[in-house]
Amino acid sequence: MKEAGCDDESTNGVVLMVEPYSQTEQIQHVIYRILDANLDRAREGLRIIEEWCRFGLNNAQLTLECKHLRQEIANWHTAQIRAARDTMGDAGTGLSHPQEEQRANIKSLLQANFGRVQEAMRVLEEYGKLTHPNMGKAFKQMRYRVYTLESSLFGYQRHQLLLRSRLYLVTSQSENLLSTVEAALKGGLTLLQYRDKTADDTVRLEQAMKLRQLCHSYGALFIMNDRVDLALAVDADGVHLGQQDMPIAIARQLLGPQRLIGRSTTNSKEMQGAITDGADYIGVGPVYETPTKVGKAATGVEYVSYAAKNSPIPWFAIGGIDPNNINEVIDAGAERVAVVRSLMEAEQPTLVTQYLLSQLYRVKANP
Ligand SMILES: Cc1ncc(COP(=O)(O)OP(=O)(O)O)c(N)n1
Ligand SMILES: Cc1ncsc1CCOP(=O)(O)O
Ligand SMILES: [Mg+2]
Repeated sequence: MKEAGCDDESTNGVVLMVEPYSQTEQIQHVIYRILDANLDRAREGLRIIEEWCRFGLNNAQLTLECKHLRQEIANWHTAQIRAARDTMGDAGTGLSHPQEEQRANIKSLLQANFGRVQEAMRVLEEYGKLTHPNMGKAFKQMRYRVYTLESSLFGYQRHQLLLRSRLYLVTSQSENLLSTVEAALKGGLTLLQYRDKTADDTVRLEQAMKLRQLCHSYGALFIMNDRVDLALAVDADGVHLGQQDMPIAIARQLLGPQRLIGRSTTNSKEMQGAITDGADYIGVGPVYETPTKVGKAATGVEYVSYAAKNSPIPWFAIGGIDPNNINEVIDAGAERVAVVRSLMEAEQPTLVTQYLLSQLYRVKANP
């Protein structure tokens, strides 16, 4: 605030009462303080996200987008706005929410910072409109770029984790569903599909929600069998669709580009269809006959060899695979396998997971 006082130089010693700031000037000052705080907040949040894109994901494109956004924000941070800063007089300094004190994992850290950036940009959009004719529009556009960045980053992370996953556990009904899955996660599992063909939707929703939380707490992917609606409802990482399930094109429209879609295949034609339709991965099998999928003819290891030579996308051999025959499947060219009974019915799922992974890690994954 300007203080009432005298100005000897300009008034030749005549004492003048100087008017305090007008109400308009006071409001302008407050707006500048709001802009200053939120310009800082948006840049800081983006910097935190940028570090993960650069050092965690090694992704030049995402890193560059963060940098461009930061630079654009900096251009709006004029000397006039900075001059309004009054840290000592800011009643909000030092206030923090208990949730800010702890982050469970990288995902929650990133989510919190995306939220922070988006919130700050919304504030800049609204208060900016009062200051500069283009500021509101500029921050609205930037906010949408941040939404796109968020979805690309999480989508990229999902695909990377899919590529790293060698073992895929598909669940069956079990009284010990959660403890069995957790035991497998402890053994190094990074990909889970919740498959229950008969339970009510209320049960499926409840179980899926719990499994998704469990998987994410171990940094693993969670996929829903058959049902796109349930996948969306529980914020799953994707869905697995068979030849009789929803077409991939429709599922893609509903799920967007960043969630994973898997497709079952039993022959070269189905494989080609899945690739053309944009599946992220395919199931290859049943390699052997299995009571888990009664009446479905086995493809034999020949189809595994075919997939090894012809699939440009990640694929999982499935059907009757266990610790005794996994090396036969690996010898036919499999680098990734999916199992139901081998883990769901194991006495020690952690040990079996570790054993299956140890065999799969003997071969190089491609792609
Ligand atoms: C990884 C994987 N591969 C194949 C299947 C089988 O899917 P589908 O043919 O739709 O049969 P159901 O599992 O729905 O009975 C799968 N689930 N996962
Ligand atoms: C769901 C599915 N799709 C092809 S085979 C199969 C079941 C595999 O189960 P298991 O590993 O117990 O043989
Ligand atoms: Mg199905």
